[in-house]
Amino acid sequence: MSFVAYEELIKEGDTAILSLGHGAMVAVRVQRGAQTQTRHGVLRHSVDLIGRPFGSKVTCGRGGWVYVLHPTPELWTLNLPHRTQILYSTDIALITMMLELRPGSVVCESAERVAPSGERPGLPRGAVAGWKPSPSSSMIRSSPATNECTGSGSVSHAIIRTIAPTGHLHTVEFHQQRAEKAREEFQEHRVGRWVTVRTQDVCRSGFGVSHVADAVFLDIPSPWEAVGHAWDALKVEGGRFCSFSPCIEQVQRTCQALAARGFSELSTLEVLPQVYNVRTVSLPLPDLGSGTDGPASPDTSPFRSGTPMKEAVGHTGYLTFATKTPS
Ligand SMILES: C[S@@+](CC[C@H](N)C(=O)[O-])C[C@H]1O[C@@H](n2cnc3c(N)ncnc32)[C@H](O)[C@@H]1O
Repeated sequence: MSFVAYEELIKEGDTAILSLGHGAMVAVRVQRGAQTQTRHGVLRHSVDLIGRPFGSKVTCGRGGWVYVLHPTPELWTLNLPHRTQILYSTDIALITMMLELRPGSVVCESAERVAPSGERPGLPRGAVAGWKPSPSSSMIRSSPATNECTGSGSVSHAIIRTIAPTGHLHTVEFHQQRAEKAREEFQEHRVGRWVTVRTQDVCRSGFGVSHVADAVFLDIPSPWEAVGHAWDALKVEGGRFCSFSPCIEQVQRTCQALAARGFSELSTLEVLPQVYNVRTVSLPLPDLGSGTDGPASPDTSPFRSGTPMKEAVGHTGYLTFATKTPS
């Protein structure tokens, strides 16, 4: 199993996503001899997971069943054990597109984030209306041997999947412990060869590379302080820049720094998706006054309709994009 390539059979050491029913999922690390307690009963990794194809429907101890899914960056984003300040797929999709990422791209990112164990989850950023954080993490208890996957790297996994097999991600995280956990997690997910994690302050020391990047992505509190380093990391022939900030004051300072450094095509976007429920509804037919004396038409007619969900997603953050053009 790798986050960038599909493999058919589940092996020891793989990360698997257990789908427990509507909206309930959990990530587990597959280990011989380990067990995972689910609301449907116990799942024995040696018997129920190892050697079976991803996608299998597996019966648990109490007779209920789960689907065992191959991990993807999107599923990982939804199943991080400690959900904290991470980006979700809606914003990540726009970032990937607007940065023009593709296989072979070289990307600099700050920062990969791995939540320290015990950290309380924060407000999800970029979570789509209609999607609720999986309640499964509180319902599932893995035996110590299963070693629940910790950390996040929500954006990093999506970037790596997009730029593989010939691209590279340089990610900077100034917190020593988090950077170490990020390295471990990338190895566990078998994407380590596409990413270099550096432990340094991006605002002081930059990304540790010069003139190699096609794109730079920042998700830090003071992105304006890293704009000069982003310019230096981007290729001489140019590239794309993106910064995520929750507050408009951060955006203003970043835009000023971008313009001062010579970036062009500045634009700031916010994604506010509207989710629709598709259901059958009955509405009274309008009386168009046909003027005939024939039988009256029925006053309702059921049809399929999309109705917006009552709760729409709120503000997550602003995505500021810019271009470095060759001088
Ligand atoms: C909001 S999180 C990034 C989340 C990540 N984009 C994701 O979706 O998983 C911000 C991270 O940036 C790190 N950080 C903040 N300022 C930094 C700096 N100047 N240099 C390096 N890392 C920094 C913090 O330690 C934190 O882990």
